[in-house]
Amino acid sequence: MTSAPHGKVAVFSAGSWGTAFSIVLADAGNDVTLWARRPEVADAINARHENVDYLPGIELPPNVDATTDAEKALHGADVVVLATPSQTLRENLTEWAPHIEDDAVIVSLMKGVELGSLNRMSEVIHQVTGAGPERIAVISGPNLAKEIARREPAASVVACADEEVAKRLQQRCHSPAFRPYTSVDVLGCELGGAYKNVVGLAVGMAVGLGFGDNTTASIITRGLAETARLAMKLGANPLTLMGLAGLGDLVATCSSPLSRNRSFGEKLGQGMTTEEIYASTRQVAEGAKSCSSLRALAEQYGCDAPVARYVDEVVAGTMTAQDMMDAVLARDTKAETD
Ligand SMILES: NC(=O)c1ccc[n+]([C@@H]2O[C@H](COP(=O)([O-])OP(=O)(O)OC[C@H]3O[C@@H](n4cnc5c(N)ncnc54)[C@H](O)[C@@H]3O)[C@@H](O)[C@H]2O)c1
Ligand SMILES: O=P(O)(O)OC[C@H](O)CO
Repeated sequence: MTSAPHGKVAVFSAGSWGTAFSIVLADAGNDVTLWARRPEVADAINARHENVDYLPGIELPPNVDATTDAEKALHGADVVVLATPSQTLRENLTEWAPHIEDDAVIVSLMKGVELGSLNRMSEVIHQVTGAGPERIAVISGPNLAKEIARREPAASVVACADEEVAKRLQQRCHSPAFRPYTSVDVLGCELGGAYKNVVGLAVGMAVGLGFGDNTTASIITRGLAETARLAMKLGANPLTLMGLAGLGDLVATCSSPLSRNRSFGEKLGQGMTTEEIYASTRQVAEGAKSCSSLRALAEQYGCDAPVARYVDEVVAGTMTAQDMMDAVLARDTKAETD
C-alpha cells in the first residue's frame, strides 16, 4: 500500500454508502473506481457524475469513475473498499477475490453479521481471500450516507490489527469534512456497527408505537449495555463501544429519520409486516437480518440479549412491537450493571 494519497481505490459497490464514501476518498486525493452491478448506474456516473438511484442530486467528483468490470476496477488498486449487503458479501467476494492485488488492503464498510456462520465481515474477508489481519480493516462510525455525501462534518474509526496500516488508511480517507480516528479493535468496531442497527430497529418500533424520548433513551442505553456485554465477552475493548463506532453510531442511527434501520422499525411499530416493508424499499436495513445472527451469537456465548431476541421475534412476525415492549418491561428486575 502506498503511504501517500493519490493511489487508486476500488469501491464495491455503488449503493448509498459505497457512493458516498467514494466522495470522501476522492476528496482525500485518491482516484476512485466504483463498481456497479447495473451498467446504467455505471454509465450515469461516468456521463453525468451522479448516482441517480442512490444519491440523486449529488455531484460526484471528477476523480470517481465507475465500471461493471470487477477485474478492471481492481487492477492497480492498493485499497479495496467493500460496501455490499453483509449477507451477500461471501458470494460477491468469491467472484472478485482472484482479481485483488496481492498486497492490497481490504476494507469493510459493512455493518452486519453473517447468518448461519455468525461470522463478522472481517472474518468472511479472511476466509474468502486468505488475507491476514494486517491486510483487513474496518471503517465504522456515525456516518449516514446522505449527510456524508453533502460533506457535512463527521468523524469515524479506521480499525486494523496493524496500527501502521490503520494510520496509512486514515490518511487515505481524511478529507476536509471527514475526520477518521485509528483503532486496533476490529472486533469492537464491527460488533458496535452491527448491533446499533438492531437497537435502531427497536427504537424505530417505539417511535412507530407513538412513544417518546424516555422510551427511546432507555432502549438506546440498554441496547448499548447489551452490545458491550457481548463485545467484551468476545474480547473487544469496552472503550470502543463508548466511542464513535459504538455510542456515536448508535446515537446517529437511533435519532435520525435518515436511518433505514430506524425507519424499518418505525414501520413495524405502525403495524406493517416485514414482507410489506421489504416490498416497499430496495435499500438494505442490515439489522433485520443481523438481529438473528447477533441473537444466536449472544446465545452461543451465554450473554443475555433481550433487544436482539425480541427484535428478531418481531421481524419474524412471531411477536408484535407492542408485545416486545410489554415483554421487555415484564422481565425479572435486576441491577443496572449486571
Ligand atoms: N447507507 C449508509 O448510511 C451506511 C453508512 C455506513 C455503513 N453502511 C453499511 O454499508 C453496507 C451497504 O449499505 P448501503 O447503504 O450502501 O446499501 P444500499 O442498499 O444503499 O446499497 C446496496 C448496494 O449493494 C448492491 N447489492 C444488492 N444486492 C447485491 C448482491 N446480491 N450482490 C452484490 N451487490 C448487491 C446494490 O446494487 C447496491 O449497490 C451495509 O452493510 C450498511 O450497513 C451504510
Ligand atoms: O441507514 P442505516 O440504518 O443503515 O444507518 C446508516 C449508518 O450505518 C449510520 O452510521
